[in-house]
Amino acid sequence: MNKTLTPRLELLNITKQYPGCLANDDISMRLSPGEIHALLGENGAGKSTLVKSIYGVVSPNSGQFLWNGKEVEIKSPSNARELGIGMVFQHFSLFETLTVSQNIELCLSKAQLEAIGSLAEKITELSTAYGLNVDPERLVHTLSIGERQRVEIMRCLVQDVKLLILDEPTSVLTPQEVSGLFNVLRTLSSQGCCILFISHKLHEVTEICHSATILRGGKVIDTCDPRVETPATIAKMMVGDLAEQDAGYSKKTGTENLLSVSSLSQDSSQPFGTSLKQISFELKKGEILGIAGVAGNGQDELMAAVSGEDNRKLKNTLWLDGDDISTLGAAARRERGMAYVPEERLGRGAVPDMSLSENTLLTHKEGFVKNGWVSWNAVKHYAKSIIEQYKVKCHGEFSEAKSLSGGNLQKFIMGREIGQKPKVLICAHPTWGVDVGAALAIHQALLALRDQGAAILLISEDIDELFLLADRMAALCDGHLSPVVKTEETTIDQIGQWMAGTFITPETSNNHQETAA
Ligand SMILES: Nc1ncnc2c1ncn2[C@@H]1O[C@H](COP(=O)(O)OP(=O)(O)OP(=O)(O)O)[C@@H](O)[C@H]1O
Repeated sequence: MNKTLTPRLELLNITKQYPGCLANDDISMRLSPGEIHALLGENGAGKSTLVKSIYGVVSPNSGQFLWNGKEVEIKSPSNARELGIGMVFQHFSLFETLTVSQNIELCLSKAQLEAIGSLAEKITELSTAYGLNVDPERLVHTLSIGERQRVEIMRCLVQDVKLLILDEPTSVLTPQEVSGLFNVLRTLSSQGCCILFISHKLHEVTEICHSATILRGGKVIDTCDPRVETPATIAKMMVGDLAEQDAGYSKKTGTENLLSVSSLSQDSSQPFGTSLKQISFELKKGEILGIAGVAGNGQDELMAAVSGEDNRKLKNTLWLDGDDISTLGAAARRERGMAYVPEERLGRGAVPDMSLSENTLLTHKEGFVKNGWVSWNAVKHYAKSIIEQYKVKCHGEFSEAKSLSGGNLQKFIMGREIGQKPKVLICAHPTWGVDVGAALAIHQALLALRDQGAAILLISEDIDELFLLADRMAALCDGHLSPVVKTEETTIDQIGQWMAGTFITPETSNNHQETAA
């Protein structure tokens, strides 16, 4: 990285105003060739808006972009790609039924394809050069999440990327995959590619980034060299002093069984989903049971089966407080004291076009509906209290869910479900995309709920968070559940290996029949 070179991209006074929200306020920034630059800030600080402007998805109201010193207009993603800007989003946009090569071909122009010649050969060549291990002939639905991410990176590489933007790239990867990704990024950087990296995981920023820009309230409030900072000093720049630090919470031993799952086997209802295979575990009162795993290994199916959202009836499979709930629907299970936070916040955790108050009523009737009448004042009061307690950045309880930044909506949904004081809370990825300050608040709320006697099933891809919060742990791989062990008696390495399926034997992999009613 050479800071004296003409910047690869220079942002001058970029401003983006949404109705009622100044998301980017006069932002200026320089990105040099070979630099790995972190874009940091609390939820709603304006990071996604800024990178979407750079990639031509959002058009700023004012400001300039200089590409290699020359002013350019970036009107669309194809415009951005022509310049050499590539972006890997959190949610991949690959067609499952096509091969890797076909997916990559779709985003190339005729001229680019002609220049490349054999695309499959080019992919194999780049795969070897960067250690990506991407096979051009594989169908995408057979790939793990980590492999799909590498296909997205490959899609940028074949277009000769000069600036690669990654939005929270590590939240879906195993620890081993994270180190593989970092090796690829280091190689790209050594060849002069500039990388812009959004992350809330500050230890990763100090490990891999050369520079960082910190946003707050849409403005640049600080810059730093992460190599000479610590995660704690960067957190302080982002959100001010954290009164308490997230460190070593005490582990608890649960008491009686609240939720029992016995030999749960079910085919996925999705074409490329994962079938559940003989899953059994006990979730106890006063404990957090963590389930690790890379996304796509049966987490969605497990959550849907336990919550009742998957309405195919089961038989003798699920017990809540000693009662068989296998044939009950989702609403009946909620009435018995279960609450859920699904991974997908927009669409399943919240209805995008509804206000936060209306979204509250969707999952929470107790105290709000009397004799068939909704007490809207009570609903609004509850939604407002969640907004205040979790510092949800929005205009108020009337804001539509879709107008909130990802992390702010996550805080609202977590608050809404924890506030119901459930007997059993099942939550997927509770702090996904949430900033350090809000993650601390959510962790403490989960621990307080556990200490009041709730049983919490925590499904997450964030292994550090699982080690921090879970009292017992297991891993899910290809629909199989590993043994459940006390967190204090296992290691990140062992759980990482279970996430890759080392506990699956030929007998367990063949021995499963559906437990349908
Ligand atoms: N389409 C929209 N309409 C209105 N306001 C919006 C829209 N998109 C984003 N905002 C607002 O702009 C601000 C910045 O949002 P942005 O998504 O850029 O934040 P962020 O830093 O990426 O947050 P997070 O870490 O939670 O993803 C937020 O206050 C958000 O509510």
